[in-house]
Amino acid sequence: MRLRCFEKFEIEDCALPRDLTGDNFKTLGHERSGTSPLVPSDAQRKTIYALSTPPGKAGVAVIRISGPDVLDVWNRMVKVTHAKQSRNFNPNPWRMYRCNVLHPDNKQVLDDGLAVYFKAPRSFTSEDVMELHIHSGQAVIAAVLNALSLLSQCRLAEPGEFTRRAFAAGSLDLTQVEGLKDLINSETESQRVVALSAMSGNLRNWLEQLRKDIISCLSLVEALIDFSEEDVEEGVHDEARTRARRIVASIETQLSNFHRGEILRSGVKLAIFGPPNAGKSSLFNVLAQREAAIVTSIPGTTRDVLELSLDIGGLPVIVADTAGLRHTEDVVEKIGIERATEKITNADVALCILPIPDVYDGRDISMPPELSSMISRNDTYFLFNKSDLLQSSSIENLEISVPSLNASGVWIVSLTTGAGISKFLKEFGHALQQRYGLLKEQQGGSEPLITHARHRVHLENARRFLEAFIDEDDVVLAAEELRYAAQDIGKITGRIDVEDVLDVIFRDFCIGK
Ligand SMILES: Nc1nc2c(ncn2[C@@H]2O[C@H](COP(=O)(O)OP(=O)(O)OP(=O)(O)O)[C@@H](O)[C@H]2O)c(=O)[nH]1
Ligand SMILES: [Mg+2]
Repeated sequence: MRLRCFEKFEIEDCALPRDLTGDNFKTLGHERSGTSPLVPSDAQRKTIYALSTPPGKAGVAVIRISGPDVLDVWNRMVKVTHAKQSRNFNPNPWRMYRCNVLHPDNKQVLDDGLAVYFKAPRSFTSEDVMELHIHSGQAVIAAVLNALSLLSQCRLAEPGEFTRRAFAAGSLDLTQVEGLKDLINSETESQRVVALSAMSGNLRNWLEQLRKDIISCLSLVEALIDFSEEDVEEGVHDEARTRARRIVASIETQLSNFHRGEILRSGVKLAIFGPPNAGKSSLFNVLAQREAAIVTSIPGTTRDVLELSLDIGGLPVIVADTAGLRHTEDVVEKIGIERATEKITNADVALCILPIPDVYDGRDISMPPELSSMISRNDTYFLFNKSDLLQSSSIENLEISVPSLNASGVWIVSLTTGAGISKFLKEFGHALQQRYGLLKEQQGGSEPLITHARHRVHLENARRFLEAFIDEDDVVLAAEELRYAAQDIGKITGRIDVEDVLDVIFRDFCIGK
């Protein structure tokens, strides 16, 4: 009961309650060294600390400390080498100091390292921040973290709390927070490039402009509401509608770019398909660089869909191996083919593997009928396999016939001998890079990219409200639609009403970020 009461109590604002002073508090068993016998609650300890690098043996570990008591922490734990230790050393901000890191109470040297002070608001969190660069060894890290825990004004940071403070201070918006999280989690070149673009504020700037444009439309309509029609210039409502149409067009361009940002971030879904025995699983294994799928000479070997994530040309690609498509009465194979069909239909890109001896008679290519409905001109690439079973003169003829397929890309390979594989991998990677504009992004493309489903949902809502505004003749109702549209844009950046999504976004951060 006492403890609960204490948690609510703010040291700065109130006088001490009598029963919480000195000895009384010790009876609660929360003894702690430091200047005060009181143990502040977590809410009172505004200065947070955490290890910001992965724990383990390495050259350097960085411990980050942020909050109003950073200079206090500095003076109790940092002894700058070659500087006269005065009681209050004032570090120059943004400058690295060689130092001894000390135990705050007994002044024992815990490590020899570096310290830097970032003065508010020019720091990651916009608060005073300091970093201790110490040796990354388990005992060193433990000693310094333990020392920090003894300081009554400090507490261990929650996961993502440094970033959350940066967001609360307004130095990052939600799209930048998501970009930062994606950057830390990025595994491929495309993920890095897209995350960096979001983090640098490309999407935020575009959304802010969109919101300003909606508000300027709203101000026109408000003028119509506030003043009578006669006092406002003619055609104001039409002007607002014209501007709203321009905003809708801009949102539509962004929404219709084949989910480019989302795909660059989360992966291209690639389905390998074709008739049985074409070499689909053999290709899957080549891509996986291991025996991930069973390969036999029996047609219909693969039944279920197999998937793996790969880096192809810097893009994250989720590759699916599927059952061969053919007419069958076998119940199990039929289910496999249904699953394959679903996978191919939902894929971003499909790679059709054709066994040359079965589909090419030396003059014409004949496509198995089961495949025709799965082939789309834009999304399908072709791989003719088993070139080793063909005379070289026939291969040349096949190369001549290939353009008749009118496909996005066609290659001739032998998965058994390896002929043509490296050319295929290089060119296919390049084709995907071009398709999803990775090359443009790498060259510093500043086009905003929506990278999360959350962005798409709010943009679609905003578009709907704007369209409703355009169709609405009653100015009071029309203004309301514009307000909703602006609100949805604000929800993407976190300007308004997003408490419910904050926890979801910050939850996946590690401690120390
Ligand atoms: N000669 C030759 N045989 C190949 C080549 N690629 C694959 N094969 C053989 O073709 C047979 C079928 O290969 P898979 O990779 O299992 O074919 P699949 O398309 O996955 O077949 P299903 O799972 O039955 O649909 C195996 O015996 C492979 O060794 C090639 O380039 N040349
Ligand atoms: Mg197979």
